[in-house]
Amino acid sequence: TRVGVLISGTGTNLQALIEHAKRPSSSAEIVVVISNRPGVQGLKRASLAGIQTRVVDHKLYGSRAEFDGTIDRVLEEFGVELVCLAGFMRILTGPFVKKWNGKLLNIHPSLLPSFKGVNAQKQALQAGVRVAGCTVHFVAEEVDAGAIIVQEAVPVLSGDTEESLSDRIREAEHRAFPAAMELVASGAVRLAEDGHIEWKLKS
Ligand SMILES: Nc1nc2ccc(CNc3ccc(C(=O)NCCCC(=O)O)cc3)cc2c(=O)[nH]1
Ligand SMILES: N[C@@H]1O[C@H](COP(=O)(O)O)[C@@H](O)[C@H]1O
Repeated sequence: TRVGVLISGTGTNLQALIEHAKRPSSSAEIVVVISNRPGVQGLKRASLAGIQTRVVDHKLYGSRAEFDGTIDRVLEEFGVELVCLAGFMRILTGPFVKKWNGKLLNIHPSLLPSFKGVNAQKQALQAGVRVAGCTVHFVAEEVDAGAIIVQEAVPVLSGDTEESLSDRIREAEHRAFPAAMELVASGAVRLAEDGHIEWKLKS
């Protein structure tokens, strides 16, 4: 399965996806990395891995529709079949999400549906939860509300700061995202018509 990865920054999740896709047993082949910001470390990671990169700078577009349309054209140019949002920080428009429905994955640093939106780790600390984690979900128009594919829990430890908790969650992300990408790329999991997750159970 030809995979496109959208990033906005560091790209540690991208790095985890790259390393997973390198395995001969993987069904995923990352064919392009698109960033909405120039010069970010994620672009260097892609180039080092021999993956083509494109920058689609949202500041250069008059509307979200035009920005998303350009992203879509790049994905089509590379024959992408599955899109992973890896630290991608722009909200995508309805038409784009509809077109890629069931082919668009996102990683969020909380156990959804708890703590949607930005600074999820901080929300968890402020809520005093003892278990936190990350979620990989299909992207729906409503932000952070799509069908859940994989989750991984991590403990919240006494003395945790937003940084120490984020680091622990990020290690879980680097396992959960490749696992979810593989499940969808291999056809083991798909998004059913009614919006629920469908597993192709081993016969
Ligand atoms: N329609 C749809 N699109 C998304 C785009 C990115 C992400 C990644 N997680 C994100 C979750 C939240 C945000 C956010 O609120 N950023 C501040 C506003 C930035 C902007 O103005 O664009 C960004 C990405 C998830 C979604 C999603 O669940 N649904
Ligand atoms: N989606 C969120 O974006 C952050 C940055 O990820 P990365 O750029 O290091 O992959 C991660 O915390 C992830 O949960």
